[in-house]
Amino acid sequence: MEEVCRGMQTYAGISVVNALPGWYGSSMAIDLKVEVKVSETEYCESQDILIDTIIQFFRQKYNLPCMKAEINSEIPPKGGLKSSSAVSTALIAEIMRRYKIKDVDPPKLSAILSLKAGVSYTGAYDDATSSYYGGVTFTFNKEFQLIEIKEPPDISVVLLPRGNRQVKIDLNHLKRYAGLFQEIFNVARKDIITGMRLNGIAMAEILGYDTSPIKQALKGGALASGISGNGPSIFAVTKPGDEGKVIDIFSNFGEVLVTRVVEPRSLE
Ligand SMILES: Nc1ncnc2c1ncn2[C@@H]1O[C@H](COP(=O)(O)OP(=O)(O)O)[C@@H](O)[C@H]1O
Ligand SMILES: O=C(O)C1=C[C@@H](OP(=O)(O)O)[C@@H](O)[C@H](O)C1
Repeated sequence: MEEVCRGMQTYAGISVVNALPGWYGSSMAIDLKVEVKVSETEYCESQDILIDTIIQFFRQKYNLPCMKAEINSEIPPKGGLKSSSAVSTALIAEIMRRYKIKDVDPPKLSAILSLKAGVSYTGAYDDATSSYYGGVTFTFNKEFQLIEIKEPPDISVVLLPRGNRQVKIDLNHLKRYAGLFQEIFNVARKDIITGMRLNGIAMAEILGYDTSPIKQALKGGALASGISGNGPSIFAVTKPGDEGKVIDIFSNFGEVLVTRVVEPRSLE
């Protein structure tokens, strides 16, 4: 039988705690995937700023040829569902696999190169670790420190997936809330759902998004609901089997997607 060669796969995520205000972040992997394959090319064509930055790093450090990345992504870009971290960790891991490179930490390099490419504010190490390892990760992005990876709660995830963020992110304004979000981070380490509920509502209000889908989902029985990342995607989580009411509510606002959380993977 012909062997199917799958590229490296990583995951989307929803925010437990946004790291922009206080550097401490937490993200929960969900079952929307990115798969990246890499092939050698004769000429180095420019693709996307993030892809180019990653390929350039490996070419310079390991003296590799020109490469082209084929990206299959189920995640809307620029939507708060961690597309950039999923793409960058998958591409880094795929290049490492192809060229048998061992001395790189994919989420950490993703954070460093996302900053260099200008697609991230803190490096999004929280998102990179959940994309790559699965589970619920807790990080201190300022020092690329992985504090903890937790098992996700037994929940279903209902999404209003939206891409192409239009709101302007004012980092200095967000930093005024550092103390609040560091406190939410402490809550989330003990109780993930309460943390994501507080973060999701607070981020929606601070960034000026319409909070009606969130409020209605919470009234309709969602355990938590809010803006993921910097938006505009909106999530709600429910007990498995309780999704129906929230799906009906979210359907009034756009196309709805239901997905699962992802367990941490063992990387031997
Ligand atoms: N399918 C894709 N193909 C190539 N690059 C992608 C893809 N999806 C996301 N990206 C990269 O990620 C960036 C979006 O990052 P960001 O605005 O942080 O979005 P998100 O909130 O989804 O992580 C894009 O500008 C692009 O560099
Ligand atoms: O750029 C960054 O450093 C981050 C962006 C946000 O995610 P999105 O890019 O998914 O909005 C945020 O939730 C994350 O904690 C850190």
